[in-house]
Amino acid sequence: MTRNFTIRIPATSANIGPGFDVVGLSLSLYLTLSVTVPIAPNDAPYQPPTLTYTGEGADEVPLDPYKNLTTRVALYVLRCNHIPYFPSHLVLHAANEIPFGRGLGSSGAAVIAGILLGNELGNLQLPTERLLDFALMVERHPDNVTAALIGGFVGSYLKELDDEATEAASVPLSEVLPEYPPDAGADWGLKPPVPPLGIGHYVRFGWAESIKAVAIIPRFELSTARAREVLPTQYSRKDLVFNLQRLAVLTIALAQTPPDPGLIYEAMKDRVHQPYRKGLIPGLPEVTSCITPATHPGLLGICLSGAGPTILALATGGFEAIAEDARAIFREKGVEIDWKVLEVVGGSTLEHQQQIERKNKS
Ligand SMILES: Nc1ncnc2c1ncn2[C@@H]1O[C@H](COP(=O)(O)OP(=O)(O)OP(=O)(O)O)[C@@H](O)[C@H]1O
Ligand SMILES: N[C@@H](CCO)C(=O)O
Repeated sequence: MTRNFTIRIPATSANIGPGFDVVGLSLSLYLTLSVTVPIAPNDAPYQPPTLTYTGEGADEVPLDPYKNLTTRVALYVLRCNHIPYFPSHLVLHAANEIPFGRGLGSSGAAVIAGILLGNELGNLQLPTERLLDFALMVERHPDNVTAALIGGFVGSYLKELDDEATEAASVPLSEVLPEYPPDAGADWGLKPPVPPLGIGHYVRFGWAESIKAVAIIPRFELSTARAREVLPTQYSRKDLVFNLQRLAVLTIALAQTPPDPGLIYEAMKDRVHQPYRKGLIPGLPEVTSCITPATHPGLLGICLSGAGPTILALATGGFEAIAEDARAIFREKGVEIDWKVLEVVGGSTLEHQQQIERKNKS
C-alpha cells in the first residue's frame, strides 16, 4: 500500500524594481513534486529515496537525494524534528518548468518544495510561519521563498533577532544543509541548527487582475550569489530615498484598476541593485530604458526579475511587441532570449491523490 501526494510550487520574481530583498510575485510556471510513500513497512533493508527529474535543469540537477536541494531541505526539516531519515522506499519525481539561475526563483521553489515535503513526510503539521522560518534558514533573503509559499504580490521583512537567535541563524548554509550520509548506519545523531522562531513576517498586497507579467528570459544563467557579489554594502541617502518613495507607491499602484502606467513605470525604477548588475547582463539598461509606456502601449513598468538575467515587464497588453523589441535589443548585444506571458498565481499547494481524483471527477 502507498500514500501519494503532489506538491506544486510557483516560480517567483523578486524585487519588482525598487523592492530589493523585500517584495516578490508568484508566477504561473511550476515545480511539481510527485511523491509515493509506502505505508506498510516491508522487511527489505532500508532503501534511500529514488529521485527522478524532468524539465528545466534536468541535465544538471543532482539526483542523489543527499545532494539534491529539495531532498536535502526535506531532510533538514525532518532532522530538526527528531526524525533522522526519510521513510524507506520513498519515490519522488520532480517535473520542473522554472529555468535555473534566471531570476525566476528556481532555488526558492526547490527550497519550499523540500520544506513541504519534510513537513508532510514527518506529519509535522507546522504552521505557515514556521515553514517560513525553515525556508529563511536556507535561502536567507525572504522575497522569493515568501512569495512561493504564500502566493500573489507579497512583501516581507526579517525580524531583528536576539544574540542567541542571531547565532543560530548565522550558521553557514553548508552546516544547515550538509550533504547527509546516505547509509542508515552513518552518524544520524547530529542535529542541525534549528531555526529561531518567527524570523520572517509578511503581508500580501492587492493585485489588479488585468496585469500580466512578460518574462523575457536570456539564454544564459546568472547565479544569485554572483549577482549579489557586485552590489555595494553602503548606499547614499539619495538612492535609498529614491527606492523607498517608489516602493511605497508601487505596492498600492499595482492593485488599482485601471492600473496607471504614468505612476507605475517610474515606481518600478531602482538604484539599489539594477545599476550594479548591468555589467553582468548585456542589454539590461537599453531594454529597461527603450521600452516605455509611450513606445509600447499596454506596458506599465519594466525591471530586472530577481537577480536576473530575466527582465520582467508588467503589462495589460501589447505583450508580443514588448518581448520582440526586447529580443532585438538583446540580439544586438549577442544575447538570445525566450519569452512567456505569465499570470500572477496563488502560492504552494500539497494535494493527496484522493483530492486530485475527486477534483478530476467533478
Ligand atoms: N528544482 C530544483 N531542484 C534542485 N536544485 C535546484 C532546483 N531549482 C534550482 N536549483 C538549484 O538552484 C540553483 C539556482 O539558484 P539561484 O539562486 O542561483 O537562481 P534562481 O533561484 O533561479 O534565481 P533568483 O533567486 O534570482 O530568482 C540551480 O543552479 C540549482 O543548483
Ligand atoms: N532579492 C534577491 C533575489 C534573488 O533571489 C536579489 O536580487 O539578489
